[in-house]
Amino acid sequence: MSQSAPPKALGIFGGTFDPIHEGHLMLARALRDTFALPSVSLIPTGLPQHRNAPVASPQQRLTWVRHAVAGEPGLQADDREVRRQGFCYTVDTLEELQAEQPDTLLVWLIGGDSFHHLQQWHRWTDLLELGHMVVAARPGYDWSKLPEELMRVLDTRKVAAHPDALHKGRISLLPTPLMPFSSTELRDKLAHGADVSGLTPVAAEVRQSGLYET
Ligand SMILES: Nc1ncnc2c1ncn2[C@@H]1O[C@H](COP(=O)(O)OP(=O)(O)OP(=O)(O)O)[C@@H](O)[C@H]1O
Ligand SMILES: O=C(O)c1ccc[n+]([C@@H]2O[C@H](COP(=O)([O-])O)[C@@H](O)[C@H]2O)c1
Repeated sequence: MSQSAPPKALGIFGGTFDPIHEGHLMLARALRDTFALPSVSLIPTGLPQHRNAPVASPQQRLTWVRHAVAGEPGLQADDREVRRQGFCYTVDTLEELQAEQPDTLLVWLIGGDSFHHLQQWHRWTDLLELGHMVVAARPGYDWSKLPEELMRVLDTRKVAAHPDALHKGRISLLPTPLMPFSSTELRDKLAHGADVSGLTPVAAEVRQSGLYET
């Protein structure tokens, strides 16, 4: 972390984390290091409106995230969405965080596949104004398929992935190698009794839970 950061900036990485995998951790570290962020909060979603109910409970997914980031400098788990009643929307989370920390710039990360569907997100245009958005490329995701409006959003808001470029309303692409990990693949492997060590930092706990066995 050699670059200097603006006085106050907080990294945010929301996900279902059903379960958390090595790709999530690599992304969180890359967000921290690329933008010289003192801390990055991983926020497991409670009840997602946009997808089927996760297999593991919110509390279980939070526990795994906590264990996965233990000992990782600057990475922490945030339980606010797990505690929330009703559906979890990112716009609510960012507004809540901004109200708690008015002087902090929120630097929030999503994968390219999530970005592709941004127009379906709750109050998505407001969301763009709430912080600096960072988008990570993902294996299998083809940028040329991005909806036209989102292409325009990217064109008009895109800045370098650098601490000095951090600014509300801007977007950067995270300069990381493609990371071939997904929770879907993990769940499939666990269902078939395959070895998942190396794919998730909490392999033993996840296997012991028996939650993904069929
Ligand atoms: N390997 C990856 N590369 C880039 N982005 C990723 C990767 N894995 C997850 N993400 C992003 O991280 C966020 C949280 O992802 P999530 O917890 O849903 O994991 P997932 O692997 O996509 O899970 P699932 O397979 O169950 O959909 C999303 O914005 C997603 O796009
Ligand atoms: O706010 C929304 O409408 C919204 C719609 C889709 C996804 N999200 C958030 O995006 C993050 C990644 O979602 P997922 O399904 O890929 O784990 C997670 O924090 C979700 O709560 C948020």
